[in-house]
Amino acid sequence: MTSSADITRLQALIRTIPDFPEPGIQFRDITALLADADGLTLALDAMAEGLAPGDVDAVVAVEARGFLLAGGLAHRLHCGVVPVRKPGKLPGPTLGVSYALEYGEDRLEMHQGALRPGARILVVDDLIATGGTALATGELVTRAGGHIVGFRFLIDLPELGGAAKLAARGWSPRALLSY
Ligand SMILES: O=P(O)(O)OC[C@H]1O[C@H](OP(=O)(O)OP(=O)(O)O)[C@H](O)[C@@H]1O
Ligand SMILES: Nc1ncnc2[nH]cnc12
Repeated sequence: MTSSADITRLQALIRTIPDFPEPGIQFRDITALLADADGLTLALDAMAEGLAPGDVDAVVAVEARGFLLAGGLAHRLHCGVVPVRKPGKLPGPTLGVSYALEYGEDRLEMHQGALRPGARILVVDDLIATGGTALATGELVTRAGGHIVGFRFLIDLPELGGAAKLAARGWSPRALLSY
């Protein structure tokens, strides 16, 4: 069970960089947490909490920072990882969805046939802000025939409303830290 001391340790490993990548954005940088063996283990254990091997058929991970957490989570849950990538990166035929970011616009793609019909999917990313990325990923998973078990994030920026949008779709988001 994650304690408030654990949360404080994780918070201490996250830097806030003002005005990156654009003026007005408070960028939550997780690189020091990723580089810290105990911090990374703590974060992954906490993100996997409430799930056990056998509960999930695949972790769907969002490029790029989601990839850094997905392997560790999938290892804990004894399942594989399916990547959701920026346009033009996947070599086979893809499904694609366009979406808005806190800064800018992007598109996400997943390989056609990457999910077995009815597969139980955990979606993983480092952070949810406006929810555009997560909603687009949920849409991809649904179009690919998957069933979303939940969304796990390290960080939620609740003022930007993304987690509320996921909850409104019935997609139960969970994050370790809020800013
Ligand atoms: O909730 P949203 O407003 O959609 O924002 C959250 C997304 O933004 C960041 O990714 P980014 O697109 O910056 O890409 P990166 O992981 O490649 O740095 C973050 O890792 C999430 O994927
Ligand atoms: N404020 C933020 N910090 C880090 N990553 C982000 N992705 C979207 N908004 C972000």
